[in-house]
Amino acid sequence: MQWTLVIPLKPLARAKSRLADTAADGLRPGLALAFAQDTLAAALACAAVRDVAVVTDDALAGRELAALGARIVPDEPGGGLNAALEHAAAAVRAGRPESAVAALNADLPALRPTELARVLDAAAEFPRAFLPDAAEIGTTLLAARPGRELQPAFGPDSRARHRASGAVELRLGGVDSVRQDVDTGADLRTALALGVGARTAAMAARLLIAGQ
Ligand SMILES: Nc1nc2c(ncn2[C@@H]2O[C@H](COP(=O)(O)OP(=O)(O)OP(=O)(O)O)[C@@H](O)[C@H]2O)c(=O)[nH]1
Ligand SMILES: C=C(OP(=O)(O)O)C(=O)O
Repeated sequence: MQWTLVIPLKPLARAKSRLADTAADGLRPGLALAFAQDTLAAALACAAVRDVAVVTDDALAGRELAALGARIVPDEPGGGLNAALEHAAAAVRAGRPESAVAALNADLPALRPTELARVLDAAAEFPRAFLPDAAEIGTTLLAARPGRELQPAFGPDSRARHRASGAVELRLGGVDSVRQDVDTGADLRTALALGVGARTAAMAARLLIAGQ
């Protein structure tokens, strides 16, 4: 099965606030963009991915991510993450109603295409499925096969909320790169140890030079 991914990205100036201790205000928007670029580049290189839509109102991120090959969907609802994902999934299915759709976080800078393919292949076995984040509290991917609505419930405790919504929790080994979201400085160090994409590596070097 080939998937259309939907990646949400809030305005860069407000993104990654929990990294304030790790990256100063002047560098944090660039770091958030680098995460999204590396996530997108790996997603587009994945054999199970047909195409990627990024839902964002950030003009710079929209330009940069479109240049890598994403379709940009404006965040018209302006009602937060889940409203943005529902809107983007509807926009995808307005064009191709039989699309398999999966929401993927924008903060997976260590993402590896082969690991993402394993997760999407496993998700294809169920009407709706999700992958818990490395902390086992949140969610990094939520998938809906053709004919099923995404029903996103991202946010605090989204693992429990996705489970309660009837989505099947995927318990796969060897997919650390798909689970390693970066919310804190400790997460960033773990992602760097896994191996991040080129843009995040360059930004991490700038953080070091800046003494952060
Ligand atoms: N389009 C869109 N994306 C959003 C919105 N809120 C959050 N996101 C994205 O959804 C993902 C998870 O969001 P959050 O954890 O709330 O925010 P974050 O920027 O990752 O981190 P914090 O600021 O530290 O909470 C990130 O990829 C965000 O950019 C929204 O209102 N619209
Ligand atoms: C919004 C989520 O991600 P984060 O870890 O970035 O808060 C989530 O896990 O549902």
